[in-house]
Amino acid sequence: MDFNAGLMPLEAALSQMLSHITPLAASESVPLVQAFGRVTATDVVSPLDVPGFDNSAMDGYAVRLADVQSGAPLPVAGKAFAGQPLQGEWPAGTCIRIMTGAPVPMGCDAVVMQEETEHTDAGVRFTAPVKAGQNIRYRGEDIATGATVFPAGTKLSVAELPVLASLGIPDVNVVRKIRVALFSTGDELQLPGQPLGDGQIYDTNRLAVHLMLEQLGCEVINLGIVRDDPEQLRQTFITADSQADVVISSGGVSVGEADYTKAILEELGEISFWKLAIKPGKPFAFGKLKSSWFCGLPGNPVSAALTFYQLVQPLLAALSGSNAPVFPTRQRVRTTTRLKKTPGRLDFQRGVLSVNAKGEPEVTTTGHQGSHIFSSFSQGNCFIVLERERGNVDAGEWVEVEPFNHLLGGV
Ligand SMILES: Nc1nc2c(c(=O)[nH]1)N[C@H]1C(S)=C(S)[C@@H](COP(=O)(O)OP(=O)(O)OC[C@H]3O[C@@H](n4cnc5c(N)ncnc54)[C@H](O)[C@@H]3O)O[C@H]1N2
Ligand code: MOO
Ligand SMILES: [Mg+2]
Repeated sequence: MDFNAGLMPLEAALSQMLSHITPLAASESVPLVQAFGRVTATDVVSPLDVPGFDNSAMDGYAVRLADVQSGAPLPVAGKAFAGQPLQGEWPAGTCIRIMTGAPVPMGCDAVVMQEETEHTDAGVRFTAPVKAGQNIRYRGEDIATGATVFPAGTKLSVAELPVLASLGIPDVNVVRKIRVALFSTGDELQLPGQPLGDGQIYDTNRLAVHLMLEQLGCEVINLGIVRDDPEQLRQTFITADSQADVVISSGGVSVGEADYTKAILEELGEISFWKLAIKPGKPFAFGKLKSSWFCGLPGNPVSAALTFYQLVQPLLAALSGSNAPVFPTRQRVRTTTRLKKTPGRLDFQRGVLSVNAKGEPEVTTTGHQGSHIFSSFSQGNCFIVLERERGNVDAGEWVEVEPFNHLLGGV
């Protein structure tokens, strides 16, 4: 019997999920320093030209081309500093001592860097040919007044926020933070710091998901550990639904006798899809509660983190309205080691991507790929993505790899 026959491919699950999602409508204006990682809710339009005035790119001398072309040394008629423009007249047949960032004086055609000049009794002599416009940074050449600097949907990082500062913009309108309620389920779960009872294990998933949510700039409502008790689970889902835009649970989503998550989700809401053709992470439930979206992550820690990463992360990006790519570009490299693979599901194995002595990229497995081996994330730096129908892979074969993004410590 083929247990994998009815499983939904990842791409189909993702597109079904994203087809439901529209970005959160609410936005707020926040100071730039608090806008890191947030997404613009509206286009940002420039109130200024940048640069705001023609200015010098070098320490040197501002000249008129006609004066330089005579070849005669030019006396210095004045000085211009950044923040202190030239005062007074600039007579024909003279030059102006100018510093980097100073406004160029009216009529200036070029700035000559001081290394290309000599001082003579008659004034400054120019030792290299002078071209029109050299070393002048022109008003508006970076950004013009009224231009769209960043469209709505731009994720704001160190690449964007200083641009807004350079435009004198103190606050930016961003999509409000996504509220995500989170809990783990399982009678076996214990908090780190507490002694373990018979058959108990420590709760790994809640911290993994909490940290990834924080990195994504979400407001996290951490509801703790919920026992494998249908009534407690029902109440927790109802509370979570009333507080959050997205509800994330881990565990109890498979077919065991203490796996109540799916049944309760069906009772309180509507499941859009359940079993996926990916490994790990087959039992993953997505759907709608009364007012929030829910994602039921599988209990196995690698499966929980992987499904969060591959499915919930794009969902949250779509809700935030972000138009930034979520995952680094995949690349094809050779595997140095044999990879065990059963046909039927798309595998996300963990590997170490490196460059060999010949300068070629290659990947090596992190070893045991069980869905309980969470340390494979810290040992690896990429997913080795193996096609659904592929079987075992021999050393030397080509495989596709996807470097971890920042959520898993990637660069
Ligand atoms: N008969 C079948 N059994 C299972 C199937 C299946 O298709 N048929 N799928 C397997 C796969 S694949 C996965 S993944 C798991 C998913 O199980 P659940 O989502 O129901 O999760 P649990 O049963 O509650 O736990 C599974 C496993 O993970 C440990 N766990 C749970 N929560 C945490 C946590 N917060 N931190 C650390 N570890 C956790 C739990 O102790 C179990 O060992 O089902 C398979 N079974
Ligand atoms: O999908 Mo399960 O997540 O293989 O362990
Ligand atoms: Mg189970």
